[in-house]
Amino acid sequence: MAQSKEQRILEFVKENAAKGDPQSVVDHIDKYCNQKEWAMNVGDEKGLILDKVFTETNPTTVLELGTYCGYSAIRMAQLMKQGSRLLTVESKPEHAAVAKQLIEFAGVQDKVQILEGATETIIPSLKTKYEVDQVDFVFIDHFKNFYTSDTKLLEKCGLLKKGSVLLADNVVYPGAPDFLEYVRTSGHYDCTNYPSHVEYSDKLDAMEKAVFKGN
Ligand SMILES: O=c1[nH]cnc2c(O)cc(-c3ccc(F)cc3)cc12
Ligand SMILES: [Mg+2]
Repeated sequence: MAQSKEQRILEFVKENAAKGDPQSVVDHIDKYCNQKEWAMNVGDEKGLILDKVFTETNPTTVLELGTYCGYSAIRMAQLMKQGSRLLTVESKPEHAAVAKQLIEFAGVQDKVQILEGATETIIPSLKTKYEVDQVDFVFIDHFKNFYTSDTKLLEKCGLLKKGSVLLADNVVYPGAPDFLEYVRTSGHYDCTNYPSHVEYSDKLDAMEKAVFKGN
């Protein structure tokens, strides 16, 4: 079986990054994707926006929709306080498998739990199966066509509380126009746009922060 791009990223990190050092893992994924092969990690430029918004929120319970290789999960885990936890949802088993190994290599496996499956199936099970009460921070970075329906599902399942922060990647490119329309006009969110660029590229992109105002 030919090696996948994600397996090549994993191999580069294992051979070059410092084991147990999350920032070294993040830096080496960026190095590989800047120099060798583009991949859809949030990247270093948007990663700094993620870090800033995450730190401002200082969350205890974090949900990520779209793990991919685990780059943003590792970025967030290194900023998380003791006793906090990150649940990250990935629909592709081959991506989850690579993410698991990168998360373990980075040494953040105690804070991060990878949930394999579809978001629309997993979100409704978070309270019962994963003992989640409510989420403080949600990083939305999966399929743009699911941003809005998954946001509405989070509301419906009672997983958001007043002040819960949604941060969505790629709202300009590939684009999530219906999500922007929903969070900006529903009356349930205070929104902030953070212009940036597509990872490892000069294409324009942006992230959108949407703070839930409560029911
Ligand atoms: O599909 C995506 N999921 C999550 N994040 C993405 C992301 O950050 C970038 C892109 C992407 C960007 C440029 C391009 F030419 C083709 C795909 C896709 C996803
Ligand atoms: Mg993205």
